[in-house]
Amino acid sequence: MFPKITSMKVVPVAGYDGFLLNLSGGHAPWFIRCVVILEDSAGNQGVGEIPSSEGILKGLEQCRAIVEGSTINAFKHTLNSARVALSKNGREERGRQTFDLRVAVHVITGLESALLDLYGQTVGLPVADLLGQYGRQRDEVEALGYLFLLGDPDKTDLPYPKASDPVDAWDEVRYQKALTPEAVANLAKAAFDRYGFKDFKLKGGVLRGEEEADCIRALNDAFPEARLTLDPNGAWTLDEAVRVLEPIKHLLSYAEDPCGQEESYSGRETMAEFKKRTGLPTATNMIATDFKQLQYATQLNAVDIPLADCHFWTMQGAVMVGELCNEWGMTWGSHSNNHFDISLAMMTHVAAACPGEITAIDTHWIWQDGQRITRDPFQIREGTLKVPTTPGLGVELDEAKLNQAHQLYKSLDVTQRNDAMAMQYLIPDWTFDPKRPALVR
Ligand SMILES: O=C(O)[C@H](O)[C@@H](O)[C@H](O)[C@@H](O)C(=O)O
Ligand SMILES: [Mg+2]
Repeated sequence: MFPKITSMKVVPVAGYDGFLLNLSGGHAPWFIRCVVILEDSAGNQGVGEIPSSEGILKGLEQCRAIVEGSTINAFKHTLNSARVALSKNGREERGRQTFDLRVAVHVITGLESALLDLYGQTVGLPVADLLGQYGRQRDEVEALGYLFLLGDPDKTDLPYPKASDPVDAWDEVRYQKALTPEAVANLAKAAFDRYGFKDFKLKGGVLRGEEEADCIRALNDAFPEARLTLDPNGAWTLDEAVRVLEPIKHLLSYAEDPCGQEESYSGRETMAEFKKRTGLPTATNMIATDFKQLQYATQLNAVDIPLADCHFWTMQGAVMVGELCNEWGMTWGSHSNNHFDISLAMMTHVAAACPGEITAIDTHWIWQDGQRITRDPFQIREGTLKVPTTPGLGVELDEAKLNQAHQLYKSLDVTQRNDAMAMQYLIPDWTFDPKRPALVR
C-alpha cells in the first residue's frame, strides 16, 4: 500500500532583499514566496516553493480537496485533476513585467514539487532520477553569477539589509549602490570569490543601453574567459538592440530578451529579426513561456535558449523543454526570481534531468544567501551545485526558520511583488513602462 497525503499546508513567507534594479523598477527590501508542505501517512514531508500572490494562495486552496487524501503513487492523476480544476478559472497572461503573473502554472508546480519529493522518498529515488524520459543526466549543475545594478538604499527610508557583520566582500557590495561599470565588475569579483562562477549575467533595462554595454566591457576586462550575457527584458526597440549589442557582440555568448513586442510586431518577430541582423543567439523568459509560444518562437527561429524556469513551466514541463531543445538543436536554460533554498533544490533537480548540453542556470540565491528555510541549503562552489543522491528533493525544512519567514510575511501586508514602490524614492511618481529602462525618465 502506498501512503496517502494526510495534510496540505500553505505557508506564505518573506525574506530580505537588496535594492536590485530592473525594468520593473527596484526590488523592495523584501520578497515574498509561498511554501507548500504535504505530509503523508508514512510520516514523510514533501515541499515545494513558488512565488506568492493572492491568486496563487487562492489557487492552492482550490486544489486542497484534490490533494488531501490522494495516494502518493497517483501523483500524476492528482496533478491532472488540479490542472483541470484550475483551467476553469480561464486563460491567463504572463504580462509585460519582468516577472510572470500567471497563477495556475505556479500552483501546479508548488504541488508537483511537494508530490515528487514525497514520491521520491517513497520509492527511494532523488527527484532528478524521476524526471523526464531519461532521469538524471548529470551530478553537478552549473549556475551563472546573476548580477544587478543596485540603487542607493540611503536614498530611501526602507529597511534594506546592511552588511552588519560581513564575512567577505560579497556581503558588503551586495547591499551598496552599484551603477557604474566598475561597480558591476566589483560585484562580479566579489561573487566569484565566494561562489567561483564561470559565467555572468547582468540584468539590464535600467540605464541607457550603451551604458549597460560598457558594464559588459568591464565584466569582460575582469573575466576575459567568462560567458557573458545582458538581459534588458525586452526594453529596447529592435533598432536600439542592434545598435547597442552589435559593438559588443564578440563579448556576449547570447543576448537575453534584447527586444520584445513593438508596434505591430510581436516579441517573437522582433527577436527573430534581431538574430538575423546580428547573428547573436538569443535567450528568453518572456516570449516563449508556454508550449504554444515555444512552437511559434521555433518556427520563426527567434530563440536559441528557452529559459524554462520550472516555477512557470512545471518541473516536468521544464524538463520536457530540455528534451525538445536536445532533439531540435537548441539549448536549455533556466530563469529565476528571488527565491529561498527549496526553489534552489527544485531548479537543481530539473537542470540535472535535462539531456544534452545545457547553459548555466540563473539563480538569485546569491542575493539571499544567509537566509534559509531548510536545514542545509545546497551550496554553490566553483560555480556549480551538487545534485543530491538522497531520495526526494534532498532538503529538510527548518521549522523555526520557516516560521520566522512567515512572521516577516505577516508583518508586511504585501501580497504581490511591486517594484514601483522603491523606484519612486529615486524618481518621484515613477511608473512602469515596458519600453523604457527604469532610470531613463
Ligand atoms: O528583477 C528581477 O529579479 C528580474 O528582473 C526578474 O524579475 C526577471 O524575471 C529576470 O530574472 C529575468 O531573467 O528576466
Ligand atoms: Mg530574463
